Amino acid sequence: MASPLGEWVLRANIMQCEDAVLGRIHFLESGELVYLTTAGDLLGRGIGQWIEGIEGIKGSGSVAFQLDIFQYEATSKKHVQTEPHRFRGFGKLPEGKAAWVGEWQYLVFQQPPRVVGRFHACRSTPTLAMPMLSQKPLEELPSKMKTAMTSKLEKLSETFPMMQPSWVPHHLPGKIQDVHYVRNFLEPKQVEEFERIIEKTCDWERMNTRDTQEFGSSGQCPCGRSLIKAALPAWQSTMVDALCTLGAFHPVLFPPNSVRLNAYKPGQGIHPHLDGPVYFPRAAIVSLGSHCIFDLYPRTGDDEKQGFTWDRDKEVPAAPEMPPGTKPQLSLLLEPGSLLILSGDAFTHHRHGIKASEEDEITPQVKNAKDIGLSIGDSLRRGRRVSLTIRHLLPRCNCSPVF
Ligand SMILES: O=C(O)CCC(=O)C(=O)O
Ligand SMILES: [Fe+2]
Repeated sequence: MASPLGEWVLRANIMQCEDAVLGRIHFLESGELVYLTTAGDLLGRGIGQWIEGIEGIKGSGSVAFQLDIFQYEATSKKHVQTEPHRFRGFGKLPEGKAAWVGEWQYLVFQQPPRVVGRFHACRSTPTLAMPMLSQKPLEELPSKMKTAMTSKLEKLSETFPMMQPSWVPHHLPGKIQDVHYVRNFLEPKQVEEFERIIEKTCDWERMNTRDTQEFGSSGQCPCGRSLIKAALPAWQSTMVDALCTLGAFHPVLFPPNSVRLNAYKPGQGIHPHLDGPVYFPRAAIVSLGSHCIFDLYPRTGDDEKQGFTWDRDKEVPAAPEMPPGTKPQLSLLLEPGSLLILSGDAFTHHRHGIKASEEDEITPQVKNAKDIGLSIGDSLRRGRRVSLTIRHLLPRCNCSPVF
């Protein structure tokens, strides 16, 4: 019996784009699939499931697989895709060493699958020969088999993170998309424990606006385009793992590799900024110590001009000034032990910042004040606040093994 187990080289087109997907794909005995992009300047990976033809239905020897692929151009200065792309392949396994050719579908969230071309796969060799593109008519799978396999794959697929029901109550409705706030993400005891570890172990870089320390990377890799991965301290990786398990980050991405600690004295803050395309567009911010008011600003439309440079005066990533007098569009009171997640729109288009004040006043813009039992006009004195910003710093080359 032919079996897909083991490694193949896969290439698949999306409409006219011939090598939209090109890489090594591994069929595991567990029914899982792993894909690694090997196409020129593209970096990325994918995960998924595969199934064999269902017994008793015409069309045995068929295999169907589903892949969620996340990939981006290494040198691109634009934001990467915010969700992986989902594909499905259906095809009868070849005899011997012949190429495996089948139907290739693209699945847009909540839309019926669209056939966008074919996949071609051949057994992986040390020289990574590319599968030849065949123009021969495809041997279609019997429709009953395709329907049965489709419904089996659907049952196996997991919903994308943040769309799982457990996240819904934490979503903040409003004009700024993709903001989630979780009160008491950490228990007070855990907050204290983390504060204690930070006081004992942190080696802060003192800045005017705050103290800071970055974890997860060390020097530059040999080609100079990426940073070398460094292990996170155990207490941070526990937190990162918990966030991954809860679905705060998509499993197709490598686990978040960057943790930035910021410490603010009363009267300090962070200038409104965008974190920028050096990261995957998602940041999880865990707060310890004092509360603060965190502001999100209206889109300025010039976020494309945001690059990779650092503004030494403002001590944030460089960006054009906002029009004078721009007021926050949304403010949130961040409590100790809380988790804030900014993704998609909120991450890429809306600057965020914390005013340099010693006292915070509750204004009508503070969206979650009522949930916390505060009223408009109340004021709160700030103490020292420490935050952890957890993100994916994206590799920009293939020489550092950050994936
Ligand atoms: O301290 C915070 O809550 C925000 C930190 C931040 O925006 C950043 O590090 O980019
Ligand atoms: Fe930020």
